[in-house]
Amino acid sequence: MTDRVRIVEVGPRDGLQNEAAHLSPETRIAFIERLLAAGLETIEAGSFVSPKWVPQMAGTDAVLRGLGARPGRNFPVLVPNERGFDAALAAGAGEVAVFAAASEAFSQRNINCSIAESIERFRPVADKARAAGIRLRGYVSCALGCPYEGEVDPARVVAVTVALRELGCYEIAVSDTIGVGTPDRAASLVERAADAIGIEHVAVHFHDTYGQSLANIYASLQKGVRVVDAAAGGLGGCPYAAGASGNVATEDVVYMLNGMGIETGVDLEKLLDAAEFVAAAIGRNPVSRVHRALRPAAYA
Ligand SMILES: CC(C)(COP(=O)([O-])OP(=O)([O-])OC[C@H]1O[C@@H](n2cnc3c(N)ncnc32)[C@H](O)[C@@H]1OP(=O)([O-])[O-])[C@@H](O)C(=O)NCCC(=O)NCCSC(=O)C[C@@](C)(O)CC(=O)[O-]
Repeated sequence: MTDRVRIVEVGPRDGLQNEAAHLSPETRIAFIERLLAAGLETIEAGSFVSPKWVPQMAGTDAVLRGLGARPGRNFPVLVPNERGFDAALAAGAGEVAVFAAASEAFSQRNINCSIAESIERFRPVADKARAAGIRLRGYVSCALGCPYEGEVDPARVVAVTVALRELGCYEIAVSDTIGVGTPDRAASLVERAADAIGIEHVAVHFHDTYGQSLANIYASLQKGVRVVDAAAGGLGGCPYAAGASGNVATEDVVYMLNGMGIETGVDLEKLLDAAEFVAAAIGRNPVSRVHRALRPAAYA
């Protein structure tokens, strides 16, 4: 194994989009500042989607404007269509992410169109991003299972991954939206995605619904993955996937990688501070074994 993993912190977007508490742009900025202080370089700052669909992400323009440009730091934002891209560009985004599903039913519930239609919607986004020099990332959700369709054919996941790569995504996060995956399946999927687009373009994105995330990440690392999505404090879930729990907690990932001698550039103590800050803002403790172990007083 090489000795460095890039963590993509998705707490301010994937995490907060599914919390009952709606945090103000100011609080979201304060959370992101703490994540920056912990050393995280890539922090997904929000999304430009319909506020009727996901009200938690309203004000992402204010978040981006409040953060401004920071050398060496990336604040990607999710965009579902051209309108979202235009708003992201106007707010100063330097990177956007498009998101397609590997399951038709999930695509309909999540973005109200078929998988093929979503790829067509992303085409002008990709064209505009290229013209504006904006980096484009991609997600394939339901990669290891769908809340509506159950099992998802890996060939379908690979096909969507390839379509996103062909659109110009520099990296595609193979995403277990409902956290049903187990290590052998995760590793096999990563291998198939890597065969299709190259391992350097594959990231992994696990939700911890069944407690499998760390094992899945470990298995993916063994297949050569070096980009891992995670959310401080194990925030979130997915509004269109009932029962989906939060992303794997960033502090749990950092602890595991530290123990493996793999560099992340993240200061664990400062990361715990960030997780505590956002957990207090939403009114609960972080969902993280490492937080519980290292800061037991919070649970006394
Ligand atoms: C895609 C749409 C907009 C289609 O929604 P629609 O209803 O089919 O489209 P529409 O064009 O008829 O627009 C509906 C309303 O949204 C407005 N609208 C249209 N576009 C935008 C925009 N960009 N920003 C702000 N507003 C927008 C539009 O103006 C209109 O407003 P109204 O006339 O009703 O007042 C809607 O379905 C939507 O916003 N969906 C977002 C859902 C979402 O964010 N889901 C969570 C993402 S998480 C995920 O996918 C998984 C991932 C990535 O995390 C990986 C994993 O964990 O597995």
